[in-house]
Amino acid sequence: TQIPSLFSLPTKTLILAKTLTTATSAAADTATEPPHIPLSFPDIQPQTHLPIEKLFVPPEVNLAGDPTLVDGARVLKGSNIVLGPYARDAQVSAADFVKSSARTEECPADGLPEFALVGRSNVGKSSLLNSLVRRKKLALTSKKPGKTQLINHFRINDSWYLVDLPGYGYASAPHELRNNWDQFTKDYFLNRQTLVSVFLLIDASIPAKKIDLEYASWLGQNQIPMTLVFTKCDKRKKKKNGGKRPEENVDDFQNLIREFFQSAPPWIMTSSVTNQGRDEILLHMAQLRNYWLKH
Ligand SMILES: Nc1nc2c(ncn2[C@@H]2O[C@H](COP(=O)(O)OP(=O)(O)OP(=O)(O)O)[C@@H](O)[C@H]2O)c(=O)[nH]1
Ligand SMILES: [Mg+2]
Repeated sequence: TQIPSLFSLPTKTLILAKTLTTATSAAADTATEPPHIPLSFPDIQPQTHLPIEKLFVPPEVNLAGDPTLVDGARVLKGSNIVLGPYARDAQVSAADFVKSSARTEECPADGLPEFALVGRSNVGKSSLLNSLVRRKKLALTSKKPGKTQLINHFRINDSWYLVDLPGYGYASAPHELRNNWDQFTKDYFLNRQTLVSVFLLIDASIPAKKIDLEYASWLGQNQIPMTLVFTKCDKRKKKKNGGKRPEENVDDFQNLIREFFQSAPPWIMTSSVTNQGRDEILLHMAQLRNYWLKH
């Protein structure tokens, strides 16, 4: 089921991939955007600056001796993620809030695969969820940290879940509340059987924070599959934020977490303001999900 080499069949491959990723049904939610917006063809761009050991290679993709790697033709834009044969049905046509749970045992029990959005308070978890499903207010957002307090399940296309979690590292939260956060989300990560991957959100407009490094390290140590999602990539560098561009902060973070991981975790740059990375995340989720369903 390998996607044919882009070298030998450039046009056919592009058409094939486009068919696979384009929705056939109308979008159920038209509150913010008109229906029938297909996923644009994934922006695959040359990433020759990323050596093979820094790429995230999904299962059943063998890059050894693959001529497409020479010009890096199958890496999703703004990421290190190689596009594999399972990247289909990525389009969101329906998104519904299902329930809020205070404990893992209360979460939906229908066995559908899910992805959890986690990260510091205010990093943009709920905003990213809204961007992915093209709704402005499905998940509630706020300028004030601490908006999301429970495990919130959103069902996508009646076949998988996006899970919005409360943020960690909310400085003004009482100590008790912080411990509580740790307990209940860590229990969720360790015991939720249907969790395909955690999406750890990191603010790319500021330098790396210790608490984010600790979190990435904890997930790595517990072998919980993780994707790093860099948020707020639309924000310009500011002196008070260390004066670095989002790309530089992204690079720094990779270097800081290298020792926690045997192989490079997948990472992707996003913005909920410009919707940068939206289609790419959906393709990444699709290939993780479709592989998970088959195994
Ligand atoms: N410039 C910019 N601002 C963003 C982006 N994503 C989120 N924000 C802003 O950051 C603030 C927090 O966003 P939320 O989505 O509520 O953050 P959260 O991670 O869900 O926060 P908690 O629920 O409190 O943990 C809001 O003011 C958003 O408008 C982004 O990509 N770019
Ligand atoms: Mg939130």
